[in-house]
Amino acid sequence: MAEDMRYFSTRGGSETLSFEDAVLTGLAPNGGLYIPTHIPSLPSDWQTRWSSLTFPQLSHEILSLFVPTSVIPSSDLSSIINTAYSSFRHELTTPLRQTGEKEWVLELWHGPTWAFKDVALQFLGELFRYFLERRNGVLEKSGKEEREELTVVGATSGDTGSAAIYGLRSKPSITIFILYPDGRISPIQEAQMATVPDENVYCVAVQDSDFDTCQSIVKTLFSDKEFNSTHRLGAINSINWARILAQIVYYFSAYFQLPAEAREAGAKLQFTVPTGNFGDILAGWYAKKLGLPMEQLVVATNENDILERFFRTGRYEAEETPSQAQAPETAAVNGSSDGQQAGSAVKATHSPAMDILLSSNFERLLFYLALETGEENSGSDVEKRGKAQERLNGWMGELKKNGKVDLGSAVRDAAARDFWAERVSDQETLAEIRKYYKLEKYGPYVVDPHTAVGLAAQERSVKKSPNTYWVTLSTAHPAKFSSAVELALSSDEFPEFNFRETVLPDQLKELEKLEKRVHKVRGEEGVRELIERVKKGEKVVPGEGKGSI
Ligand SMILES: Cc1ncc(COP(=O)(O)O)c(C=O)c1O
Ligand SMILES: N[C@@H](CCOP(=O)(O)O)C(=O)O
Repeated sequence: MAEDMRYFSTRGGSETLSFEDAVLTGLAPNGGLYIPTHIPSLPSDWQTRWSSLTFPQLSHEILSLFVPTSVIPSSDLSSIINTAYSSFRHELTTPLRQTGEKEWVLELWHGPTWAFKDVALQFLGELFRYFLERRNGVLEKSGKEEREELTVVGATSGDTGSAAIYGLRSKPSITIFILYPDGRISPIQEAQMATVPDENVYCVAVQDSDFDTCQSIVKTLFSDKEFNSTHRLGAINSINWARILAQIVYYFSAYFQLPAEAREAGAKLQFTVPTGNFGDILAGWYAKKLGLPMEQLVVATNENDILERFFRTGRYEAEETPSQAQAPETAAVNGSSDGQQAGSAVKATHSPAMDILLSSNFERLLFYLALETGEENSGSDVEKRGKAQERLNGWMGELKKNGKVDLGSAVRDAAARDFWAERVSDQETLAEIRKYYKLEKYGPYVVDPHTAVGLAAQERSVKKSPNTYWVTLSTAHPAKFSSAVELALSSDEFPEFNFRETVLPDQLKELEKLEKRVHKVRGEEGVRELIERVKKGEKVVPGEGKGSI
């Protein structure tokens, strides 16, 4: 069924790529994101046939809908998946935990770095290894000297970075550079990345930046044809289609773990997703389009609320964040070739991994909205696609020029059929952490601030849509965000609460003892120079580099 599946760029061009090329290319040369040529159909008996599969087996079924066997033979795909999930601590990989009569939390953080990113990045790491080994094997057999190498460059607000590093450390033919905004990720997140001693790993703290700046530097480097082809860049962010694909699986896994009454309620099921770069929730949207019964997906944002404002107004604009005026730590982001960042200003919140305004994957949804709401929607599929790409290009151009784009009510209404959005303040986030700690029947339960944003949004949504079954995605373990959790729970109200004793796993305590290696650089130039020096074979000592401090 997947044999004819190819991938094309949201921003145009009639060219389509194989799954392998889409994964290895990451971001399309025209700045677009790769999406599948069609949404496949589920087998007619999926609800019975898949119901008792393990997570890796389920993953194999779903991924096979998108990955032709001519690209990865079925048994190879199984080995990739099995290796990827062998490092998870829970036998269900992503278990559901009940938190109310009709409410559950989907715990996505049982992988090596204690965040949901492991689900996709353990898989992507194995995928890179598989493709490179195969390509280099062919080169070797044909007696050629050269070898293919990948220079992975990624941006993180804390979680993607460590998950990518754990997925790629010591993998042959791969060097990995992870950019993060200095001082704006949690100490544990930084320690998880910077204590990894493998020689192919470079942690890059970008001075005076925010996540949007780091993401924009990554996209600029990918769009620089010469730099990209010289270094053969690879993407680990959710701009890479494989990230989204791997995340679709846990929506199905959650569905099969629900009691029969909730599954039978079918469309009365809702997923709430703490949202930043829009990757996690977009995977849920693909699950819905594939046919997983659900009503809507709830976009839960923190005070960086560009998405919530879009779902209210139809306008997509970074500049008018109301919180911007009060934010002491906002950082102006200068425009670069990507175009999504003009005028961005990101507020530092208690859920820092979601301190993002310009969400990469929103572009993927916008393509489908352009397709659905286009005025002149006649012609072949390829012609319709071309018109949607053109429309999307217009929107992205306007965003680049003005820092905002009014997508209009037709687009907003089409989006609102599948999503609604809630903005959750820092105060509400802390209150939610306290509330779940005090849960009687299903608690106590210590949740991380990102999960708390999701739960607060879910609570409001329950009022709007009663008689619904709710699953909120729990995206990180609370140990990764000590400052918010301690702020919420270290009080006279909870004298027994002790973060170190009750929340912090031994594995994370160990990090304190290890040496950290961080390269501090300033701006895009600093990043370029570091990559160039390393790739030339120079031994760059942490802390060194142009613009380094
Ligand atoms: C803990 C946590 N929760 C939620 C998110 C938001 O997910 P997404 O960027 O896929 O919307 C992130 C970062 O992406 C995260 O690290
Ligand atoms: N919250 C993320 C931001 C990067 O998002 P990605 O899903 O596109 O990799 C992080 O923790 O780094």
